[in-house]
Amino acid sequence: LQAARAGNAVTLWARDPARAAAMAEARENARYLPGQPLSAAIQVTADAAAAMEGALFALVVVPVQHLRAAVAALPPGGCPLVVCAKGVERGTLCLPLEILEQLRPEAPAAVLSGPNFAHEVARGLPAAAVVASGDAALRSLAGELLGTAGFRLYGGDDPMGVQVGGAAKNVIAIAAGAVIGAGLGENARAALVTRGLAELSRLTVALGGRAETAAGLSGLGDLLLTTTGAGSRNTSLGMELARGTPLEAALASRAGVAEGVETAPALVARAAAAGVELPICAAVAELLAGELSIGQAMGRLLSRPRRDE
Ligand SMILES: NC(=O)C1=CN([C@@H]2O[C@H](COP(=O)(O)OP(=O)(O)OC[C@H]3O[C@@H](n4cnc5c(N)ncnc54)[C@H](O)[C@@H]3O)[C@@H](O)[C@H]2O)C=CC1
Ligand SMILES: O=C(CO)COP(=O)(O)O
Repeated sequence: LQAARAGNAVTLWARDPARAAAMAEARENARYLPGQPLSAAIQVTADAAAAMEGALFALVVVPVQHLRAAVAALPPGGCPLVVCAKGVERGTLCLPLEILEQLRPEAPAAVLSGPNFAHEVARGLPAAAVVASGDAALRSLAGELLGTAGFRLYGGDDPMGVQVGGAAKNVIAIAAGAVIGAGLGENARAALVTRGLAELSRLTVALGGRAETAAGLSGLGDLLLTTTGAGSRNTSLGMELARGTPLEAALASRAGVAEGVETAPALVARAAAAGVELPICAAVAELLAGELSIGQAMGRLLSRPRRDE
């Protein structure tokens, strides 16, 4: 919707032909963005090759655990990819651009991220994001074609920092939701989010990103939105868990993905491989695995040895 608003002819690819036909007919993505009409500039197809034909780039917006399959289904060659997914792939511990690099090493790629609830961007409410790539031409093209006055798109040359921010904030959001859901108060949430940001920054630097990126839109910005916004799926999942809903039931009752669930253990493992400890994210991973209660997690975080901030 934003790409069309910015004046582009857009083709939306959906892998399921029946859903693609239904969206083309109803001019609406009734399952994920109900009530938001698709503008006339948007065509819908289930044919990936047709969608990519002549495209300047493609936005890849599927959950990280399905990113490999989705990219593998694209025709070979083709246009540059701009990935919007936020997380770490389980098993391989890959970040999104690392998956793309494995599957399409020849294609330029970028990551687009920031504090952007989809339903607000769809409505054209003001927002800002960053598009980061080692390929200066691609990030400038993406900025030019997707940015509008109401969607302020910054360029960035630290795609690693941007990806770590997007992955870590979802895990920290589950913790923040759990703190609120358990009635531990807003002081506790602020402390947890701040220490979560310290984890996000440490991992960013350890993986070759920059600390300033962690303090930017894709790090602190998205952490702020996700941990305080009532609309966050990760935060609301944390709240449900704290109120006693079992993980399976909480996941079954929602339509969209909560990336932090699969990302938590993968992020912690990726950090451990880089020699970085992430106590909050590790507690979330154990909570999700049923190995720790919220009370135990808080007890453990609060009893860590005292040290300088
Ligand atoms: N929804 C939001 O507000 C935002 C989401 N994101 C990120 O974008 C990514 C996707 O999120 P959502 O769209 O919200 O998830 P969602 O769970 O609401 O929708 C996922 C979409 O991916 C499709 N999909 C799943 N597997 C696929 C495959 N193998 N091939 C093709 N399509 C496939 C599904 O059919 C569905 O349309 C996540 O990493 C999320 O963190 C980023 C910013 C904002
Ligand atoms: O990434 C997002 C906002 O920037 C969406 O957050 P949730 O997936 O937690 O809803």
